[in-house]
Amino acid sequence: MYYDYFAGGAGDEVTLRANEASLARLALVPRILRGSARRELGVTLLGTRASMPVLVAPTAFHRIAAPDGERATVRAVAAADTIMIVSMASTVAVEDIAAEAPGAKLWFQLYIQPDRGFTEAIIRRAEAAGCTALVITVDSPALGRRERDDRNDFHELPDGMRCENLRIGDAPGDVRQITMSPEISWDHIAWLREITDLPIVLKGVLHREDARLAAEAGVAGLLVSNHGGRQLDTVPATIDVLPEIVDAAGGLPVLMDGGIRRGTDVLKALALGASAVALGRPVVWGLAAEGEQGVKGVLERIRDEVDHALVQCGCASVRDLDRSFVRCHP
Ligand SMILES: Cc1cc2nc3c(=O)[nH]c(=O)nc-3n(C[C@H](O)[C@H](O)[C@H](O)COP(=O)(O)O)c2cc1C
Ligand SMILES: CC(C)CC(=O)C(=O)O
Repeated sequence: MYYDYFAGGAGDEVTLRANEASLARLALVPRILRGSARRELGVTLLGTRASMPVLVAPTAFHRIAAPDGERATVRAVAAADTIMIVSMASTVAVEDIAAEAPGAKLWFQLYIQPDRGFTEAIIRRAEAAGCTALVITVDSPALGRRERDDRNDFHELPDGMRCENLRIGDAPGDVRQITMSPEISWDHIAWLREITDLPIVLKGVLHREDARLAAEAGVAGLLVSNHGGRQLDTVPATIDVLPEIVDAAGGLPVLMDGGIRRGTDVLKALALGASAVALGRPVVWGLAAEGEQGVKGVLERIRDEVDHALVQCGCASVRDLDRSFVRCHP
């Protein structure tokens, strides 16, 4: 049941498969004889420095994967010196995640709730815990139809686990408290900009017109995402829409997630204009297999792969990549 929750997608899982398949269809075209002994992998995103262009995507319920849950994840992410986007649906409170690894670089993912007071209270907790950006998930006006979860009847957390960030006032921290609301609109983004100084990233942008509107709305960045194929099935693979979103985003930093498994995938996304990418399931698998060490292993392996792929492409920096490094082969 838990494996299916982590692994699964919506509907026939067409989009889930497409994310990896579309990356695999792209070829990298390396350059030669560009003599450089060292590589620079670091990037600065919305004022936060990360030691590599690979972030940890927000994924819910880490205590289902490993006893320490998000505490183990954050220790590994801090050791790797990259950014953890904490899920609003984490099973360890954002304050406790921050306290576990002082100096960890945290962003906070939010599903805007119809109750603005409740939403604001969650944001205040994230701010006070030291999160430096808000990642607003905008691809969920309704929860995706996940047939594996329906078959398994997985709709609540095991005993003893809660959505700790939702325990505000007398709210119990129950999964069912999270409302995926079709009423959320650009007005809510304008409201968020009034109530917080944190930079806002919109997560789940797939349509180029929305990238243009987002730039107009004054957000700080975009995350091209189809929620790992878990929301609307048959939407495009993220790598396939990335270039047009970058073109429409008016210079905003554009991040991407979905199907990134190897250093070569990271290079393809960067070459097509992403400032960085994020990993969802690979982090969960590392956590489930070996806790903190497992997440460290995933992050260090992909760092090494990015470095190696850069060498092989004749690049001294992630900034040296451009669209000429990628070809589509059918
Ligand atoms: C088990 C699981 C839980 C997730 N939980 C959240 C979440 O709480 N909030 C959110 O915005 N996205 C969530 N996502 C989506 C991820 O942030 C990300 O978009 C996706 O996993 C990236 O694709 P990948 O798994 O192929 O790397 C979740 C994904 C998975 C697999
Ligand atoms: C349903 C949420 C609590 C988590 C989520 O976004 C996901 O499972 O994809």
